[in-house]
Amino acid sequence: MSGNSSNGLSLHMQESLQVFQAFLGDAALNAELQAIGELCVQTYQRGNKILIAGNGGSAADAQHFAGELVSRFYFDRPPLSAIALTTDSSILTAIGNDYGYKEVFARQVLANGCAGDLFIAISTSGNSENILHAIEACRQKDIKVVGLTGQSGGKLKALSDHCLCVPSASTPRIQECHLVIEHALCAHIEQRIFRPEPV
Ligand SMILES: O=C(CO)[C@@H](O)[C@H](O)[C@H](O)[C@H](O)COP(=O)(O)O
Ligand SMILES: [Zn+2]
Repeated sequence: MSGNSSNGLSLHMQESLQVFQAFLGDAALNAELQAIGELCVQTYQRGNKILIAGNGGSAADAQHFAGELVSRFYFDRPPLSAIALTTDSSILTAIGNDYGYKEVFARQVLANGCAGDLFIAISTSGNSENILHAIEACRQKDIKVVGLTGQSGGKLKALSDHCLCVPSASTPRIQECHLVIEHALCAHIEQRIFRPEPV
């Protein structure tokens, strides 16, 4: 087995590590992550829920994130309300077939979103049409929007209330950082709501 750490396979890990280091070195990004963590906590403290959507690998992220909120992350505790808008094939195919793919998330926001909920929009380009349409639906329903995207931010950056632009232009590298952000948010939410520091 080769000990060469610059082969093609480990290059992916080196690139990923560089993205994480660039993120950690950016004070504004870290402050924004903190603000988003608190926004999630406040959403649950008000009795609201979190809606999450993305395409491709980011659809998997949306489901992963919602699963850990509804079920558990580090410890047993009451469930937290979260819906991934990527999971119901009947809903997705009905809306896609009858209204077009760009409406698949927006219509679910209109159907299931309530004022005070939080929408987490995951798009590495920031330009996926169905995500941008979902944000328009959020505005109609008084739902705040958190964007998870890449370094350009695309159109998502300007349309979000809070946005984390991972400092990379590579879709898989951005997604890898998104997953760590999602885990960090799960851990923060769980801790702050169910095991707050004694005063
Ligand atoms: O997972 C990957 C690549 O790592 C792909 O499936 C990727 O998610 C898809 O190409 C998406 O359609 C990209 O959409 P977006 O992130 O630009 O909104
Ligand atoms: Zn996980």
